[in-house]
Amino acid sequence: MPVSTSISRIESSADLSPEVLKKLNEHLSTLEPREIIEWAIDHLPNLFQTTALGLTGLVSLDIINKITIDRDEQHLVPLIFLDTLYHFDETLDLVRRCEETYDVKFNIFKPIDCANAKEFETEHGEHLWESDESTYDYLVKVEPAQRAYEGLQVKSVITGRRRSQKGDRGEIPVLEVDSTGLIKLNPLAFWDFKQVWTYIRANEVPYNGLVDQGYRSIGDWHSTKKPASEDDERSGRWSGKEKTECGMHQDYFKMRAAFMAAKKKKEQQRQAAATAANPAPIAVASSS
Ligand SMILES: Nc1ncnc2c1ncn2[C@@H]1O[C@H](COP(=O)(O)OS(=O)(=O)O)[C@@H](OP(=O)(O)O)[C@H]1O
Repeated sequence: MPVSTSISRIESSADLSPEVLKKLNEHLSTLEPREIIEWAIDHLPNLFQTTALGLTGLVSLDIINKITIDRDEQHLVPLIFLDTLYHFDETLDLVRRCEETYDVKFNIFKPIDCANAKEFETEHGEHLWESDESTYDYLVKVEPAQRAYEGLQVKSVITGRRRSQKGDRGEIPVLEVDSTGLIKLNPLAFWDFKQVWTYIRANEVPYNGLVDQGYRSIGDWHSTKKPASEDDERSGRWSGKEKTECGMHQDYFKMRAAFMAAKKKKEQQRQAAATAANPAPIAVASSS
């Protein structure tokens, strides 16, 4: 019997023991993205889609829209977009176009207490992505994502990661559970770029105008270039650096611990500098 029929509904990641997860992945990896997403809609708890409207996420969004229409429902999977405050204008324009095309409203989360880049820079300094990239990642992606998941009570999330994007993603399964217990579904895990692009064109899916200029994977404007080669679509992200991930798909607790340690160190340096600039007066013993 396929595992899909032996599991009625998953209540939380506690239902997904390593054995169950393994069997489910064996089954899910034989399915097409639409079948995987339909399975997820029917089986996973509190399912959302988190997307930067990369080409992969757009395929999932379009598939969800088609399932929604076929089932005569309201858009079946609510959306999360993390506005880092450093997106290209074309990306923000795509958010608006997708809202119109699919009659949906994104749940948008920004870095805490910052409405725009100016406020972010007043609070955290200029060019933080250069001076302290992991603090930057934590502030613009990791913390807002966690705030979104907690605030919206997200238990499962669809992501746009694929194996053919290489790096840490070379072996990602369709279904996984992260260190916080969040269930992650990667419905296009087994598709390559050509399959994604063919779907986008064939289904007239709206996409980021920068793709027509040669961009492939699109993140913040300050760290996104066109890829160096056609067969490494994410090579334009943080090019020249070792980094290949923004942190939101890495271990949350480790990211938070590193952020807290960096914050403490900065505070100690600030205090030491203040003391050096303003030494305490030396007490002089009185002779009377
Ligand atoms: N800003 C933002 N908001 C919401 N969700 C986001 C965001 N950035 C990344 N993601 C999620 O991660 C998927 C992979 O994104 P990328 O390949 O761009 O890499 S990275 O996460 O930025 O390192 C990405 O896939 P897509 O849906 O194709 O965009 C999302 O599932």
